[in-house]
Amino acid sequence: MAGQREMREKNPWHRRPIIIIAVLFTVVIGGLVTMSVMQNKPIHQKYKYGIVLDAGSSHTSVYVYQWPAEKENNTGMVTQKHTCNVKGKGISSYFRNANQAGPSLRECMEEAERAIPTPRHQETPVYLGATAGMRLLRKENETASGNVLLSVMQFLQATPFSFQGARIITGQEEGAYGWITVNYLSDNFRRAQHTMGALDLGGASTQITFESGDHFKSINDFIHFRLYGKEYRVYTHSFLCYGKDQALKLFLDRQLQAHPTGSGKQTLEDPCFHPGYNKSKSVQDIYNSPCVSEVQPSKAEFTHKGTGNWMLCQKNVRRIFNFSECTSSSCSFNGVFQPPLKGQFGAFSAFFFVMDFLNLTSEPLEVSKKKLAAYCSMPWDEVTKNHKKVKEKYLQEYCFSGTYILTLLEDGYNFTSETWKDIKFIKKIANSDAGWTLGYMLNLTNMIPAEAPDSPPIPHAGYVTLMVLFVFVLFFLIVLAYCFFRRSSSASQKQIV
Ligand SMILES: Nc1nc2c(ncn2[C@@H]2O[C@H](COP(=O)(O)OP(=O)(O)OP(=O)(O)O)[C@@H](O)[C@H]2O)c(=O)[nH]1
Ligand SMILES: [Ca+2]
Repeated sequence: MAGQREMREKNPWHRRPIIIIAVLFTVVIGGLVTMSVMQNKPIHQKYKYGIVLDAGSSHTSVYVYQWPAEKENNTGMVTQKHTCNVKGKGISSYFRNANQAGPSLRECMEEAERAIPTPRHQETPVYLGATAGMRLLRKENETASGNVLLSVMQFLQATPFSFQGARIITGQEEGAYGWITVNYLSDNFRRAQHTMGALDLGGASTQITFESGDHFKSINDFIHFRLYGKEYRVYTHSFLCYGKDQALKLFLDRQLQAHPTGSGKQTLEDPCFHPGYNKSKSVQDIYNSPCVSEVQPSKAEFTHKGTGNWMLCQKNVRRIFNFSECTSSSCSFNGVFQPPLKGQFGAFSAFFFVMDFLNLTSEPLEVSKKKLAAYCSMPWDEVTKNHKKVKEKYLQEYCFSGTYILTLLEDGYNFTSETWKDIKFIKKIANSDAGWTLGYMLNLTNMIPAEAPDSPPIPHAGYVTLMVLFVFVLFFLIVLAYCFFRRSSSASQKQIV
């Protein structure tokens, strides 16, 4: 009996404190392991990729996106990995030789192949969306637009990627996906109280899209979304022919019609072009679009002469809009219903290119008008001297384009001097271009869930705090156990002595 008790006293596992420490130790280790497993479910840092081709009216751009494979449904995870601008004009310009539309994409698609690791090629989806240039071509010549689409389809099918389709998207889709893009990139769906509106100015059409709380009766221009567990009621309208290039055609047409030619060559004195600007232009280049009137001047050419008078320029630009007709409670222009503007807006594509060139991205409306008036009156040779590196195609039009943008935003969409500050002229958000392509891909790959995805069991900060706490407790237990072992072993040594 005495021997047994002696054994128990010598063996520390028979002591209560040691048993408690051992149990606590096991619990803490178990806790640490469980939490780490739950928090960091198997993450193979494998990336997935997606390609979207934006076949715009003026040119085509290829966007390569990437995201961590395990975090598909987390907002803000998709980033723009690579972009490539296809050389030449938009795919609709191939209407006469449709079979060359597809091959025109070759260089950019080869760049995409290099940007994406080869083992991922096969699973990478490719989408092509065509916008207003193809909408106009379809209006004018459906066979030609069909042939162009067929050519790009055949070409993309032959790439190593997983081709998912090429189609002409609607103006509503273009507006809605642009809105999704800017709000996804700004992380507004999950973090912000309000979303941001989207203003897109292309070459052939322009879109305005914003969340409107008001409940209007069955109006076509409203779309419903349920994203991350929240309902959104979004107003969107696309104006075909009101992109920057088509608007210039409308503008030149109005002016040519207003001053019909006599017997000689027609000279158009244009207040939206710089004084000293003087070019002979083809009438056909204006009247080759279904946007302009069918009656065209009899002459093949006209002399385009700038006068640089901003007040007159704005007066003439206003003429391409119809502000008087409105059968709804409120309108933008051409009788199109628009609810009152609400919130902040991101204005991208040509809104940005033009306002950035003119240094007007952060000026109040009245200052912008003054600066633009001064810019328009600058002689053409001075403009070209000051901007030797800027393409002449763009340079000659900035006075018109700036005036068109101010008129569209103020008189068209009803922005005022007060609400002007709500417009943010942007090109990129979080290193990705603002535009409809990202929203289009997120939608087609189901990457924006209707309901909020499960978040980790503990928020990250809580997880880190708990881990630190566990480590402290563990350390304390080890020290405690060490002290206890030492005490009990010295006690038993004393007994032996
Ligand atoms: N100043 C300037 N203009 C540009 C630049 N890139 C494109 N543009 C012009 O800006 C306008 C709009 O360009 P995009 O947004 O690419 O238009 P798009 O997508 O081809 O046309 P849509 O089909 O109507 O959307 C067009 O008139 C282009 O020629 C640029 O870098 N600088
Ligand atoms: Ca566009």
